Amino acid sequence: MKIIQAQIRGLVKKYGKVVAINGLDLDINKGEMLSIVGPSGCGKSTLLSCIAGLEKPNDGEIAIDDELVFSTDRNCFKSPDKRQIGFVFQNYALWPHKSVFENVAYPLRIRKKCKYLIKNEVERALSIVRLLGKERQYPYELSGGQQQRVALARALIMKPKLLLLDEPLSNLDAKLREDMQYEIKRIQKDMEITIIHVTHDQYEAMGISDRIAVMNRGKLIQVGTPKELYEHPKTEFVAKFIGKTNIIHSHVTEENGCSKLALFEHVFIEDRYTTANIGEKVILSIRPEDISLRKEKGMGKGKIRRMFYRGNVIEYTICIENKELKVQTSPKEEYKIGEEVWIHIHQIKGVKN
Ligand SMILES: Nc1ncnc2c1ncn2[C@@H]1O[C@H](COP(=O)(O)OP(=O)(O)OP(=O)(O)O)[C@@H](O)[C@H]1O
Repeated sequence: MKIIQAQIRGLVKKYGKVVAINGLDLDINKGEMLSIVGPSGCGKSTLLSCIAGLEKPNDGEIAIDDELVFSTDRNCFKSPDKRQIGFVFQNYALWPHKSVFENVAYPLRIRKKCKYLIKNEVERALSIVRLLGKERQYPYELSGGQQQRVALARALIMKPKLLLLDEPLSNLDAKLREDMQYEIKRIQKDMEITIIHVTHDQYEAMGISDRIAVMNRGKLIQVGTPKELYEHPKTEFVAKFIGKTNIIHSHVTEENGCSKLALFEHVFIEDRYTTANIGEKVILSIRPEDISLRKEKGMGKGKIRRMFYRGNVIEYTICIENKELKVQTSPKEEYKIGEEVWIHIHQIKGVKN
């Protein structure tokens, strides 16, 4: 059974006339890694700041472990230090003049904990992030990934109920980023900690999240597992935002008593995908990997306009009836720019807006 760790209801945060969060409801499950994605300025960081207590919302309610930390109705606002929340932000903000030990120990020092407890807890936190032995080093002596792990250890030392990560990996190079994604996932599983993770990188979100929340203009558009969002996007926005796709505005027609979807003027496909009636308009999402190319007759004929060789796959842009279609194939099937090819569509998703 899922236990809810945090509950957000009707959250509104305004900065002057800018509505950064616009009536947002979200439940966060205990022990899950929830990633928040969305275009720049959609309110991701503001949402984290409101949960952490760094910003005071204008309306709504936030509860952590059934305890209200913010409520306009009940006039409640708990300061960040009363919320048992750890956070790690993009620019790790380690103290440059303090050693690794002192950086990690800092939250306990300001709470005047005894030195034996501090030593034990710092060792525990450093062992979780696999940095034991680096206690005496200074941030400038560490790699970007190691510095980020020190910041994680510092956030974990207070045994937070919730860990908030705001683009913690965006300063790291691609390889280090991937290593750190594994590390964060491992720590989350080992410690059974609940993490809310803001990222602009949808591939990162797909790789490490239990669920992803897609935001746009201060609102939550869809929440689901990476697979649910990829395979069953509820809106055109989600379909485009999570992975690459072809969005086709289509309608249902009839041929010999059978309902068909008109993909292009001369390309139709049996409608096994929507519940729409004849004549109704539908929006379809077709993933590039769900289209194949062939030389022999298929559903429709197009011409290769662009091609990107990516090693493991080839991405083509096909021009079909003056419209463009993105197709991804195995590198074994190579076509030349300008070549005529037949397309075959294997799978379509209907999108409701
Ligand atoms: N302190 C502030 N003062 C005024 N406006 C702000 C402030 N913080 C955020 N905003 C505005 O609120 C909106 C949401 O900003 P926020 O930083 O939460 O977006 P974001 O999704 O995290 O963006 P990004 O991905 O670019 O970091 C934006 O329009 C932003 O300009």
